[in-house]
Amino acid sequence: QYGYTLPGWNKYNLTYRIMNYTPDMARADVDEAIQKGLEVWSTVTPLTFTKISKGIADIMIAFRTRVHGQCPRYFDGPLGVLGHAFPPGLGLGGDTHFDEDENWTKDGVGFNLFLVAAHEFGHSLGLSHSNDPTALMFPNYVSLDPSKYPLSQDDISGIQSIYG
Ligand SMILES: O=C1CC=C(NS(=O)(=O)c2ccc(-c3ccccc3)cc2)CC1=O
Ligand SMILES: [Ca+2]
Ligand SMILES: [Zn+2]
Repeated sequence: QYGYTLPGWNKYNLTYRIMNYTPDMARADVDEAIQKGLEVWSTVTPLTFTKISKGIADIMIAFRTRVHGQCPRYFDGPLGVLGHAFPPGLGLGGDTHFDEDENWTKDGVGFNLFLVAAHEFGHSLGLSHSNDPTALMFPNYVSLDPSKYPLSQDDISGIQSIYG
């Protein structure tokens, strides 16, 4: 269940922009992992996501390390925290950062970017952590089979309580 759901976006059509790419993966694989990570949520809500390549998007996505830019949260080198995302809102709201010190992959080795992205985008849309161990919003990384549908009923009821 959810402690409390943050207020969601006040619009359904959101934009996203990938600011930089990890050298661990092919660009096309990063684009696909991000797009699929967003699709996980758009399939169960009226939300739509449009990729833009310049200007300010609602969800600005970047690979960063340690202390980075104006971000109030830092990364910790390899392992530990893999990414962070900010709840809906202006400016930093919705933005998602991935720790570049991790080994990002599209398969089971290292950390699966699609799975971590889907989890972080849950935060970008207003979800907090779930204590359901089968939930995508569970606080600990579980290497789910990325081909299997990663959302649990808990995730679906959580997101639909915001964007029903
Ligand atoms: O707000 C926070 C604070 C700490 C986090 N830890 S993490 O980056 O190591 C992380 C943990 C679990 C996941 C995850 C959980 C379930 C399925 C897939 C990924 C993703 C990232 C993740 C996060 O979103
Ligand atoms: Ca880390
Ligand atoms: Zn950050």
